[in-house]
Amino acid sequence: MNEKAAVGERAAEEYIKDGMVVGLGTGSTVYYTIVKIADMIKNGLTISGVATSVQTENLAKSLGIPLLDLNTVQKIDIAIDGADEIDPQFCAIKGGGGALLREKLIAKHAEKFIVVVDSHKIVQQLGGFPLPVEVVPFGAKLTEKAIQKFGCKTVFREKEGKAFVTDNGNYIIDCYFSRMEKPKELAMALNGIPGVVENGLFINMVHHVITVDKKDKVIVL
Ligand SMILES: O=C(CO)[C@H](O)[C@H](O)COP(=O)(O)O
Repeated sequence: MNEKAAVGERAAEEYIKDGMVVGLGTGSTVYYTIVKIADMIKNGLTISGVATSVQTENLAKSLGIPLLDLNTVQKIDIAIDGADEIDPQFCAIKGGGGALLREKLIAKHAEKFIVVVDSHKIVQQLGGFPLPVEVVPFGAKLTEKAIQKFGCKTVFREKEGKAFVTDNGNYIIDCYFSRMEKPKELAMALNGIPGVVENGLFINMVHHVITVDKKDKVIVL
């Protein structure tokens, strides 16, 4: 079973209605949601999107999904996105694709936020996946030192041998924790460090999770 396709498509079928403004996430799972939304538009529904990354913007444009400028939308009815890990309290780590800032901004302002994940992303405790933290380039090594005080090992993300630069012109520091005990407190503390723009912890934001159970059945939690 292609779990990513199954959960991604289900999200569109379950939640997307005519007239909606939809926050379009980033990644290989929500890709299937976006393709499904394009099908719905071809079949006569009026749907517009706001994109969480340049990658998604390009995908949506190529599929004929009308996109809105985030500064002009009155309301985002729903946002649908993938995640790298999600726990039973629906706390998630996102940013594996480096789009965490725009993803969090759009999720925060959406009336509903739905996460689509294959079964491997469901964990009892967050921290198996390194936590991405977006930082401004100015003083980034000092910002890294401040982040390390939270007990993690840090690596500046690279792409093709060069520093990875986000859509916002920033760097990503991936933070490896052996245990992440208090994600909510950690998220707030990280954002208190000057130079940190945003971190990949999504706390108290997710309304529903679509995943696959042990019997290969797509479920909505
Ligand atoms: O946060 C993200 C991008 O910044 C993605 O949603 C996350 O990395 C999951 O991606 P995929 O569905 O490809 O596994």
